[in-house]
Amino acid sequence: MNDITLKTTDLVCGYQPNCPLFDPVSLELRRGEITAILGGNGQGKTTLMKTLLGHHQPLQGQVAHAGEINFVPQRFDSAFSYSVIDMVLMGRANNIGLFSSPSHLDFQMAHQALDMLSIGYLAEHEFDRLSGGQQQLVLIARALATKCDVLILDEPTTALDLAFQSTVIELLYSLAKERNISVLFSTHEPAQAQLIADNILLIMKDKRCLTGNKRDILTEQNLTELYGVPIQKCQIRRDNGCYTTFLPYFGGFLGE
Ligand SMILES: Nc1ncnc2c1ncn2[C@@H]1O[C@H](COP(=O)(O)OP(=O)(O)OP(=O)(O)O)[C@@H](O)[C@H]1O
Repeated sequence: MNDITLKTTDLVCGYQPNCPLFDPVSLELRRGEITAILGGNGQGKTTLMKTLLGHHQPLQGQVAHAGEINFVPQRFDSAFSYSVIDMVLMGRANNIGLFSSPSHLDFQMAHQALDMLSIGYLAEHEFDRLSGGQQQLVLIARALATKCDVLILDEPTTALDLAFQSTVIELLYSLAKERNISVLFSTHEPAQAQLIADNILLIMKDKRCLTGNKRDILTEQNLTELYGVPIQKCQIRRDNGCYTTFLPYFGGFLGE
């Protein structure tokens, strides 16, 4: 069975023909799998996502996809003011139809999505007046309320407190494993990638793209090189098991 939902072949992205942001990258997203993109600020993660979505032309190479792609941006700026429930219903626009009003089922799915993120109480609030973290959760709820084959999220947890980071990471995992969709997300937190990703793309400072499974790519050596900060792999013991995570060391300036 061909379970590939999105594939890039020698894809190069950028804004000027002779200034590629990174070396050619070939990726395959499969149903039920999670891919995490890590790279320093300005290395081209968002540009890559925009190129996958067809919002930006590649400098070189191809993107092919089978099925619907849904995107959760870092931020959403609108000229108009919408209620939170309308924002989530907008995600269901394809299901609703051009001249129809949202059905009872549309409202039900939109409210369910808000409840999954524990923000049902914000339904009638104005989106513009929410905090950055609340807005980020609404954008994720909008994606949850919409059917898709590939879900792409640009740093979905940047504005979130630790409890909501945990909720969102768990949700991404269940979306991939239970709804069998491909999830691609960018993050500056190697621990998140370690916890839920199957595959990794690292965009290195010298523009090399390292791709492959988590075990091979998410290593102390690669991450330390990527961030220029010592990163240590650690085991955390919990009652029901032992978890692997990565911790950065910021204390170099204090001396040993
Ligand atoms: N519309 C644009 N026109 C020209 N250059 C752009 C444009 N948008 C982004 N860039 C540049 O492209 C580079 C990559 O930006 P991008 O937003 O893709 O990086 P990123 O890896 O997502 O960064 P961050 O982690 O900081 O969000 C940056 O140097 C940025 O200044």
